[in-house]
Amino acid sequence: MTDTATPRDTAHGVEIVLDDVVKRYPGQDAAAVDGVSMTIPAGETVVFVGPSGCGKTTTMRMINRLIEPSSGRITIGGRDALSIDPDELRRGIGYSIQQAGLFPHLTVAKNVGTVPGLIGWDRRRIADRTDEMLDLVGLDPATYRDRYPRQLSGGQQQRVGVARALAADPPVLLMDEPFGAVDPITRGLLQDELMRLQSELGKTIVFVTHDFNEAVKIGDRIAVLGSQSHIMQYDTPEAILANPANEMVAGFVGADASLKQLTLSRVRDVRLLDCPTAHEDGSVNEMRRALLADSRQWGLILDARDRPVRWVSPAHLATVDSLHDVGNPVGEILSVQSTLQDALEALLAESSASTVVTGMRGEYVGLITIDTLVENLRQLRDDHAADHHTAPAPDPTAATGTGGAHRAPEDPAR
Ligand SMILES: Nc1ncnc2c1ncn2[C@@H]1O[C@H](COP(=O)(O)OP(=O)(O)OP(=O)(O)O)[C@@H](O)[C@H]1O
Repeated sequence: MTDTATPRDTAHGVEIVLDDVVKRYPGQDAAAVDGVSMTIPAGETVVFVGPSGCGKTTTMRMINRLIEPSSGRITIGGRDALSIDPDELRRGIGYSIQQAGLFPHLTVAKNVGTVPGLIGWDRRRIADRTDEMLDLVGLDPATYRDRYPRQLSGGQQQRVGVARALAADPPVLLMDEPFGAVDPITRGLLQDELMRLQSELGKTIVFVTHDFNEAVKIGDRIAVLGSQSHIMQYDTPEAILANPANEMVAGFVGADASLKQLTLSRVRDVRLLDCPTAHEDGSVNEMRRALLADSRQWGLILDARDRPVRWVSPAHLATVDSLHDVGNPVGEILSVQSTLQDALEALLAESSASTVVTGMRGEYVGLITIDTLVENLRQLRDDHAADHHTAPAPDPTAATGTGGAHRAPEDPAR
């Protein structure tokens, strides 16, 4: 790595191999981990899920030797982890845990700069890297670098935890329930952030969670672990949802497997609807005409930066001569990055048939409707039915993510 390491000039992930790894805690009859063997491909996010006490954390911590294996072999990027000095090993592996595990008496900057400091970077380089990492996880360095952890929200602490884990640009990141202690909305945002980061950084990430939805959302592969870390199934989320290997995995997947498939698709993958739009200083008459010509008769007022601010109908425009301050405020907004599961929750929360979607800068890009979600689920089901019946190659014109027939949304501003 160079002095000018940036997120785009980064150490890529390396393969991790566990070969018949066993952990026996002193005084315990049964092994906590009983001979786990698996290959974690370079640059992928692999999620361990399984019931409490099944050995997820023990398995993960043996990779950076916070827990020493009793027997077996672990290689990281082809190097035998057991032959590397444990301190050196740990400095090369990012580690992020629930409630962030920040040092309470150190500032955010000092927390993020811990490992670079330990490996001897000079002050200037550490300061630059700290700011770069804070920026990367969505925290303004000038605002946050001198704060203490207690002066941050839970979600902000988790972001600092991720920034700290990434600071020395390790090829491997271990994350033990990193978002377990934050509210569901913040958790969803942090998951989105992690996925965005990972698409830029391409690290090898091992992630432990209790939450199967989280595993489906962020995992390239999921290892469903049973007692003593026995691997029940190790496959892509799509394959596990479509075809659980046994009763236990089916129990984890749950009866709502097809709804969980909504977590696999993103709003950007489906066809969005459009509606009439006008800027606040636009013409009332033109907007009225556009609404009357549109089957839904609802449109959006955008601000100067194209961000949606209010819904309007012809009734709103009957007696006004300006588009400023007219209409109903836009409620839930989805981003193109949101999953279809997020979309379903937003649609249900709004009790409306369509929700506004914005792009990376918050600009209006379209509407998503309940029908889009129903169509997506139908398509996934058809695809999996085809997979199971050794059917001929699927019709390329029937690709998922094309939306489908849409009925006009009902009152979207309700
Ligand atoms: N230091 C220890 N000494 C003795 N037994 C331990 C120790 N740490 C964990 N165990 C036991 O090993 C087993 C696996 O624990 P581990 O924490 O790895 O499970 P887990 O799947 O991560 O659990 P959870 O989801 O509840 O965090 C459990 O039965 C636990 O009681």
